[in-house]
Amino acid sequence: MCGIVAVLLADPSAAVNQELYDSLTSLQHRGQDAAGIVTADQRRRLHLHKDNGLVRDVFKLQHMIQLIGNVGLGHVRYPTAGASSNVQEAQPFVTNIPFGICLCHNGNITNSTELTQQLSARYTVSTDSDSELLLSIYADELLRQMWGGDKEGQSLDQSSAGLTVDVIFNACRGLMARARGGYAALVLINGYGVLAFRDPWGIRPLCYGSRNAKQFLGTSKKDWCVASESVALECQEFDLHGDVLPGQAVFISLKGEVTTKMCHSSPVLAPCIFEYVYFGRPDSIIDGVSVYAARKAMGDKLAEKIRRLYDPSEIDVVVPVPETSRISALQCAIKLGVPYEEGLNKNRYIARTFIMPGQQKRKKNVRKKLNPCHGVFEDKNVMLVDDSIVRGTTSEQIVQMVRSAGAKKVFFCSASPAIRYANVYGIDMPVQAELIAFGRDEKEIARAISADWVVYQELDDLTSAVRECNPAIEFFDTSCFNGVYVTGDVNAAYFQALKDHRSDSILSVDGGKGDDIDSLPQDSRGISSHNTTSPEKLVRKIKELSILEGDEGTEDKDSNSSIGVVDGVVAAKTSGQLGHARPRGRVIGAKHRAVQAADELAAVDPANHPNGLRNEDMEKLRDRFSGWV
Ligand SMILES: O=P(O)(O)OC[C@H]1O[C@H](OP(=O)(O)OP(=O)(O)O)[C@H](O)[C@@H]1O
Ligand SMILES: NC(=O)CC[C@H](N)C(=O)O
Repeated sequence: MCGIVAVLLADPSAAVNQELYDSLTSLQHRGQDAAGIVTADQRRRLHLHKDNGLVRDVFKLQHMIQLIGNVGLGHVRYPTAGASSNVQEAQPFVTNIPFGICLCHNGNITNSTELTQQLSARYTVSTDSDSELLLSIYADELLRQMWGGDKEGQSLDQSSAGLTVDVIFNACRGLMARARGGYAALVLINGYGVLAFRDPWGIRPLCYGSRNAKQFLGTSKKDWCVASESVALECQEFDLHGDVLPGQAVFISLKGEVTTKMCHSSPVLAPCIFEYVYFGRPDSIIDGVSVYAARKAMGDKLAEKIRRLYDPSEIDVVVPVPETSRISALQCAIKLGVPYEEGLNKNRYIARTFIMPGQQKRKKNVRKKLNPCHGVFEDKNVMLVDDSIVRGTTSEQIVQMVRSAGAKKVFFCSASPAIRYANVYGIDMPVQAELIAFGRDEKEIARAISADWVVYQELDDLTSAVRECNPAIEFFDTSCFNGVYVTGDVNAAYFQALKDHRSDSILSVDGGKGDDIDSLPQDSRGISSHNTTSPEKLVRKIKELSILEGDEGTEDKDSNSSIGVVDGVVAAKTSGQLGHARPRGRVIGAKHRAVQAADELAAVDPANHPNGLRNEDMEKLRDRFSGWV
């Protein structure tokens, strides 16, 4: 789930960079892998900075001062296509022709293969990102409209070469006819304004609002903001006007004129219900639903189900699995009349684990993130409440942890139903078999996570909990719970392709050992994402070398031993990260280069460092590769 934001300031001399940065920090919970900002200045120059990492790591003073202009877009990424390590796939994407168009996107396109084929005949497709495709389609549609399409309508600019508001919307209509899946997107058309649109099912959220422009108080001039969640608006003191409707596009010109248009003939609102379960911040309002209120209602319904199945007097204490489950867990405890205790302490410096790339990394970080407060569990029957159980990474470890802390019995409840199906609309759960509830009933799941019993929310209860907060929502995307895909276009071949390209085993060719470097918080790695060498930058460089030199490589029959040389350092990691980003020949070519590079680093033998690399090793790495970054 990515976070997207656009800000347009009425004062042409005002700088938008800090507003975008601040908005992105309030959307950080939606994506931790990469961040980017693009701005446009009065000379129609575009300024872009994007990199892997959290917002605070990606943007340093030297980058911020380059981001000139009063209008811009921002993005935080949680990849569902391409590679988490590939900085080329960080967003926004930019194309110079026509006008200079920048795009950022939250969601996932389900007909990427077909679109890539269509586009690559006439355009360059440089990455595996579906968002790049979306940008190319929009540019393509705009060109079609201007060359051959309807030129009627309000002119935006005397010298605008046929660009009218109608052309902008017609291009969006064309895009919606071609792109399938879930998408909320922001497009900056340089010199003209920002277009915001949402797929015809409104699967991914998008809202907008305005505030009186500080420099023009007493006039009607307004600053505008469009973002994934209302919290990004509120923190910048924008008033929420509402959500972009499914299939609708909203165009805000640089003069602050707002035009909305429906770009699809049969839109139906079916927002992703997992936004309310996990992704959204509780202080956000999404499609008229307070995420906080929805989570409280989930707690009520969960308590009712527990009461139907078990005697609450057998539960001594209810403990949430922080962070997201807290609201539901507290309400559930109140409803059951059982004491609530914050028995698991969350290390606030460890980010969200579910949206981290790679199962090994997620696993390691759960233990670092949560630790029991012992007195809470000793000799107690404990009921743990989480918002969801996805791969079971968290629940499995937490049950053990709580038992070690002295619990007599451990019951585990989920405020959402069992997740048994893949998600294809922007949540990275591509493969059913990786889900702990796939092919298991409650008893088997309890056994798998070593709990005494497990209770899941009923799907009808979940939808009612959210609908109670906004009865106008008739439908939801509930695909990960019931396998019903609202866009109707996903089939067995699509799932097979996802499995082939995005399963954990494919994404972690290094078996997770190389994740040691990544799983450390940035600061303690002895490297930062700027100025010094990072594994990500090495990956990039090695990739570049292998591609520039056209080295397709040869099949490495002895790949295990080759990887073994560098296991846990850079090369295995490199080949792992390249594994899904490039065709196999290139991967192998890159792997050879990586192995060569690592051979030169013989001094850095991971076998001597079972607990990870030391600073001196990192220095060797840095010295060796200093010319590369
Ligand atoms: O079954 P799993 O695969 O472990 O996934 C589910 C867990 O992941 C999430 O936690 P996360 O740390 O991402 O976020 P949070 O701190 O906001 O709860 C979620 O809240 C569950 O605890
Ligand atoms: N989770 C998302 O919204 C991902 C956006 C896009 N599909 C990417 O992988 O970058």
